[in-house]
Amino acid sequence: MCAAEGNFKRCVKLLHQRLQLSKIRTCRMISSRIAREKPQDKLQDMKSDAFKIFLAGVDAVMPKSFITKALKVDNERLLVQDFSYHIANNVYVVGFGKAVAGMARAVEDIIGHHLVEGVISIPEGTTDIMSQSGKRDLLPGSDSKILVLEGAKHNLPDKNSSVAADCIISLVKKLKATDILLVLISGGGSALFPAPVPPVTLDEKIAVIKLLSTRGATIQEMNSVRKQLSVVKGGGLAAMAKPAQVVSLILSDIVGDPLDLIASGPTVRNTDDASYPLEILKKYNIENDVPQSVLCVLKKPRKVYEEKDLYHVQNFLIGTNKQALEAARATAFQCNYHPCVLTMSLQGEAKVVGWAMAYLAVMCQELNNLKRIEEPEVEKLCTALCVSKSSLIELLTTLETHRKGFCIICGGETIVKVTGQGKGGRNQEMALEYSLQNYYLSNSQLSRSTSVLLSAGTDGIDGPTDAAGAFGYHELILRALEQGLDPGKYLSNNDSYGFYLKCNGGNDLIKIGHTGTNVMDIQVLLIRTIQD
Ligand SMILES: Nc1ncnc2c1ncn2[C@@H]1O[C@H](COP(=O)(O)OP(=O)(O)OP(=O)(O)O)[C@@H](O)[C@H]1O
Ligand SMILES: O=C(O)[C@H](O)CO
Repeated sequence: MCAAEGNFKRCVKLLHQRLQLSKIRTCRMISSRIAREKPQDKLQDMKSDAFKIFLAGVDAVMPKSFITKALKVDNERLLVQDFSYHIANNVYVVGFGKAVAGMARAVEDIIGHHLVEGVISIPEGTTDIMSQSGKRDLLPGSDSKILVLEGAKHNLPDKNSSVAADCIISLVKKLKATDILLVLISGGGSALFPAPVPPVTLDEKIAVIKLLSTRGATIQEMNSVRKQLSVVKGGGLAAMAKPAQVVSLILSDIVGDPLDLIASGPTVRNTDDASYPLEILKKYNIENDVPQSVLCVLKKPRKVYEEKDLYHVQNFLIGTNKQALEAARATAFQCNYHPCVLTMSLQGEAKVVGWAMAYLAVMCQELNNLKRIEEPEVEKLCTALCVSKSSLIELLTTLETHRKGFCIICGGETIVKVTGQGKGGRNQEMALEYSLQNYYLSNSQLSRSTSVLLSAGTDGIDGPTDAAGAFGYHELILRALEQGLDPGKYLSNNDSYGFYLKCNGGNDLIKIGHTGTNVMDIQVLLIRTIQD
């Protein structure tokens, strides 16, 4: 047994003893409090707190603040972090991604007359949504020099995003050595900037992406394949812009912020092994399902750009999920919870994470359950939540019970292996699985209504649905059963959206529309403490 495991066992034992001592007192306090509080009010309070905490996270990562911090104009110098460039009416802008409209607006406000021309590719419907929701400040101005093109419905490349890609390519190809090309990149950029390597057609490329996505490939794996199948990804765009100076401003939506993978790295060198994309197709057993043209291109990898080919490029990471989690944490504290950011690298299957979140909630909620925890379960829990045992111990031992409750915050992006015919997203699936597991695990009356999970995407869209995510909680299952709905059935058909639409009048779906930003997903787990 290693030292960490020994510590963990000691910690569980200590917590257990502490709990046994206070159990009778605590139970008395709980029953008197439960008698005073209406369970529905308590649940509603927790849901609105969770929503407020999530929104604070999203607000903190709106593009304007990142661009304003990263980009300054001082006389004839353009300053980006520690770099400085000569500007004199020589700036061009291109961009692709869910946050790019707001990024472009902030750029044009800062660059002013130095901006000559631009083209951005943004999700279909963005202009209408932003205009109708009073967010015109997230769009280029009415007399803008930036051409705004929309496409990639449901986050898949289409003819419109392909036209946008052609416009971007023709703009960058005409640039001179004295020009500066600002490239605005954010999540969703891969689908909004497609340019398949011939003879692969757009439809063939879409087929590969759909296959990989539904088999549960990670975004890192998908984008490694995309880099080889596109002439603009993996540094291709930057190479086309030569001899102009290329300055990329990147908002990360991938765990660990790998610049070469965000929107498939159009301005970043691809350092993957040439054989890697084929290994990925083999891993998901789809080599025989992908079009022949795709196999041909992957078997004969195209030119890889070396450092010397991209000397004219600087890539700047300007924003990440971390800023969102920090803001969420601060708001949780203001709402009188004891906040803890558990991880910003949450990955893995949405259902497994839903289980782990439920387990964690029950551990915190009914601490006497610690006696039931077996070592293999703890291992599983840590793996599912992407945390070490020591972080988990730290969390359990530092929870301050004098506040209204605990708020455990996570960031990251999970996956779903879609095998059913239903409609849903990874956040809704996680929240529903959470509810079901919480229902199974919390078999005592006391645990009812005392925890709520909110899981949602900062971009406002979860999978091919109009919801950003959903709430998960114990009572949801009771309500479903009352309504004659079988949550397990919906889950096995990957129909979390169908479930949430029907259950509780659709009130547990989080619908906020396109937010205009994108830094992965956020989970807010609220757990009421069991004392006054
Ligand atoms: N019926 C479903 N139930 C659950 N998840 C689904 C379902 N259909 C699709 N998904 C999941 O939705 C995800 C795609 O969602 P989305 O288009 O929002 O991608 P994204 O990763 O957020 O996009 P980006 O990273 O490009 O911004 C995939 O992980 C896919 O497995
Ligand atoms: O566009 C993409 O490739 C994903 O959002 C990851 O950045």
